[in-house]
Amino acid sequence: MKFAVIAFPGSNCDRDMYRAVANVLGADADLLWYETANLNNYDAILLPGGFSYGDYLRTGAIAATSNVMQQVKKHAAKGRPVLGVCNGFQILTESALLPGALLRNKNLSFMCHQEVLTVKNNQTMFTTAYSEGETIQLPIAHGEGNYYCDEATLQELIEHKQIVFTYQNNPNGSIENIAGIVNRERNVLGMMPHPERAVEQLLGSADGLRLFQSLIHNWRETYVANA
Ligand SMILES: NC(=O)CC[C@H](N)C(=O)O
Repeated sequence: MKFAVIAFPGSNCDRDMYRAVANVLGADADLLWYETANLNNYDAILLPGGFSYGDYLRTGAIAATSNVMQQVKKHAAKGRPVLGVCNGFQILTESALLPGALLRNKNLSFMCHQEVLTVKNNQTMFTTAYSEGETIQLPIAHGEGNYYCDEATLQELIEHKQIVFTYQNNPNGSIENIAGIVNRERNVLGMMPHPERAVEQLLGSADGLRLFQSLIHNWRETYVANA
């Protein structure tokens, strides 16, 4: 299974993401520059955090217009995994690969600390290594992580079990304490907390590791075991 980590101008978690996948998991991965990236030979696309285009206009809005996001949309349409973390999540909502939007945190401040999350849905390719209802700890680092969607969209998210992670102590004002959601097809996950910064105990938590392990395990089950 091969991972692509896409860096935009202003990304700053691309190396953390690459390191988590390549060095800690030992998976095959490349760090790609958005302008020259060709995603044809990759199985999973990882959109890392940061401040793409300086967060101008709206967070993620300018990156969402890039050519590489057209490739990401084609990849997603094939049912292949796409993970967006923090600014990656913002790019996914701006690209309409996920519903809703990320607004300024309710206290209008940038926040950077550990949060306790609940795993609400472990029946996705990203979360099978967790138990449903399990609490895990991951760091957040954002100024615009306040997830918002309209009431009809929220009912759809609930009905289709698209809410994957929630905050125990909602730090940013997100509706329904939402920290991460998947699309209806469950192959595109966006989340504000950073699993790539929680892949070994030295970093304060290793709870993020199982997200990447889930992905590799489920990929093998689908594409290798049955080949
Ligand atoms: N770490 C990040 O990805 C930061 C996300 C985003 N630019 C914000 O502050 O909301």
